[in-house]
Amino acid sequence: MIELEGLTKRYGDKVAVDDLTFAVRPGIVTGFLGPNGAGKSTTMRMMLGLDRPTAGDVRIDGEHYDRLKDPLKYIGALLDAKAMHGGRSAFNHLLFLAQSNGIPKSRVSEVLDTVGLTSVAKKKAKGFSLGMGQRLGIAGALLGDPRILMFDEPVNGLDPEGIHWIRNLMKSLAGQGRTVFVSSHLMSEMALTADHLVVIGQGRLLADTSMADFIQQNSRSYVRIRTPHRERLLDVLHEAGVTVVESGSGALEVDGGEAERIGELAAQHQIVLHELSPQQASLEEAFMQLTAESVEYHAHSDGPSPVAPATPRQPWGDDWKRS
Ligand SMILES: Nc1ncnc2c1ncn2[C@@H]1O[C@H](COP(=O)(O)OP(=O)(O)OP(=O)(O)O)[C@@H](O)[C@H]1O
Repeated sequence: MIELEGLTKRYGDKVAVDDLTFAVRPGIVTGFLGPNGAGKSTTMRMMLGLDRPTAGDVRIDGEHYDRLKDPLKYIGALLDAKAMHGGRSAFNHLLFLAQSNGIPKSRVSEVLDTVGLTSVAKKKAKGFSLGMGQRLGIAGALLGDPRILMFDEPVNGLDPEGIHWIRNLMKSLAGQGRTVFVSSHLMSEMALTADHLVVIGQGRLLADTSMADFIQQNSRSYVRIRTPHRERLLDVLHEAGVTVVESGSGALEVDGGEAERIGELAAQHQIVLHELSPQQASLEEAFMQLTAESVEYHAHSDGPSPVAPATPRQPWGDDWKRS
């Protein structure tokens, strides 16, 4: 268990982490999300005693990190895959970590095997690809067989097989009852991996909730309809008090989960439907929705926006009148 209580970090006038209070629980994968500059890395660094909080507290299984004896046996972390001595072989890098944390030498070969680096164990880390470096960093995190694992952007540089591997690794570590805390920018990947989400924006806590609740609370669920009898269907739905909006692609959309009712209304009036499908926005859309206010670094593009509808939505509700 990792517990944060009012954790705050200021750099001069800049509040990088602002009064964060949450707990990362064992037995599940907790995803840590936030836009660029939200304060994720600073938070993780404070969890590991690498940065000192301006205020507040963070405890690892009830203790401050710097009071843990042989900390790698309590918490293993991958923060920066490049933070290693490039002149050392993978084996010697891990051996150094093991010896300085009271971990038996036999664990080195075990974790190299777990991450699939046995065949390059004697090669110098500076010749490693980004993906191999990530695997070596993960081996270092696993070395002390800790109850808590923390990964900052672990799938960076991994190929699809590697991404699949780390997803399964994190799930199996959580399945063994360990605490797994992972940050990622890849929302689709997070949606497949995490059970619980902690979302921050501009250093502040925006959400601390299950994945399912997060998507449900922050995204729109609606029914998409396509019909060759558009005007008739609009009349019928309007009569029934159903509010319809037009999507950019020519389909109609009705907020909420009214698919059965719409289908029955269409059937009663013998209106052919080509599509009647309940839709739920993805984690990515839910995340964009929640963090829209707190994005610090915006890209500016002259080209068309890939998320904005091609034409503005037109509402048809109680006040809608056909021309
Ligand atoms: N040593 C530092 N001195 C001054 N400002 C810092 C320092 N470290 C971080 N910051 C600032 O604190 C804020 C949070 O940074 P942090 O790296 O924790 O964000 P992040 O969520 O990890 O971002 P990213 O997703 O881009 O890695 C940023 O505005 C950053 O510029």
